[in-house]
Amino acid sequence: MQTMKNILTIAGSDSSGGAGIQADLKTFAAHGVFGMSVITAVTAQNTQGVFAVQDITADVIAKQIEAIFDDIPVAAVKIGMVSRMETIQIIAAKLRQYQAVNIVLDPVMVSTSGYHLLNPAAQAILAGELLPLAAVVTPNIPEAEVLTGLTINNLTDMEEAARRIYAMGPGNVLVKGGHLAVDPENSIDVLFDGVNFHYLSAQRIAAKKTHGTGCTLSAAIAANLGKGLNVPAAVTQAKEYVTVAIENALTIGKGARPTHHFYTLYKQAGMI
Ligand SMILES: Nc1ncnc2c1ncn2[C@@H]1O[C@H](COP(=O)(O)OP(=O)(O)OP(=O)(O)O)[C@@H](O)[C@H]1O
Ligand SMILES: Cc1ncc(COP(=O)(O)O)c(N)n1
Repeated sequence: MQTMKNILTIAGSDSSGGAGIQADLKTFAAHGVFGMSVITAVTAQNTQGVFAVQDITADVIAKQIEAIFDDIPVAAVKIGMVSRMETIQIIAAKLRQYQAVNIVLDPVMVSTSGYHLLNPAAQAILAGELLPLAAVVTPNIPEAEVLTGLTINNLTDMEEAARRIYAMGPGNVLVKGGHLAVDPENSIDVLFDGVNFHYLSAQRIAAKKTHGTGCTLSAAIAANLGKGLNVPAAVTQAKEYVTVAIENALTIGKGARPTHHFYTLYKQAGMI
């Protein structure tokens, strides 16, 4: 019997379950991997906004990471909301100490609802400390603009941003095009491995605003890498997964719709 892979998310809690730790653990479950979590911050959040954030102390973040790595083999790590400088520094130090592999960094900065989930003063620390550890980094357009100082309006700009972010040390860069309607028909992401560009295109879903798409995508990439897929395959399959999750986004509140993590599984089981 094949053993299950253990995948860790280091991220913030979203009380409404659409993004952050909750989205990541649902994504892991849908991929048949064993999900584990290190909580960096607790947010009071729903489909309409973020109303409060309590950062977890660096010491308790370190203890959570130690508790996992001292006991359990970790096949991949997804990093999401990291809040502030102390949080970033302790995560980077601990991941280096344990020589963590298959790290997927979603450089979360501002929520869909417009709340700063990363202190802007910590943006440079995130780039300096976490980017070099990442096998894959997954900035959206505004995040790629912050990391590079570029203004991104088209695919050529996305490629240039990917090149510049690659030079900061990650193994691969995936610039996500959800925020850029270069092609109104398609949502195109650009993957750069340092040599070649791969273009991942999916039909653009013209639905009500969604949230948790970036969290879901990066968690799916981590799950796929942990299961042994190479980066292009892990990213391609994750893109297919998130597209179905967006197509079937749920209306649970008055604001942005969370992605449906289990649509294919529920369909196959005849539950929907
Ligand atoms: N309307 C859409 N239709 C199809 N795919 C989309 C759409 N919006 C986003 N995507 C895809 O979802 C994934 C996440 O991209 P996006 O640019 O939205 O990231 P993000 O801003 O980090 O997400 P979020 O902030 O919602 O967590 C990408 O693969 C992107 O192409
Ligand atoms: C805890 C947490 N992590 C990440 C996001 C980003 O997701 P989105 O941009 O879809 O709001 C979020 N809203 N909350």
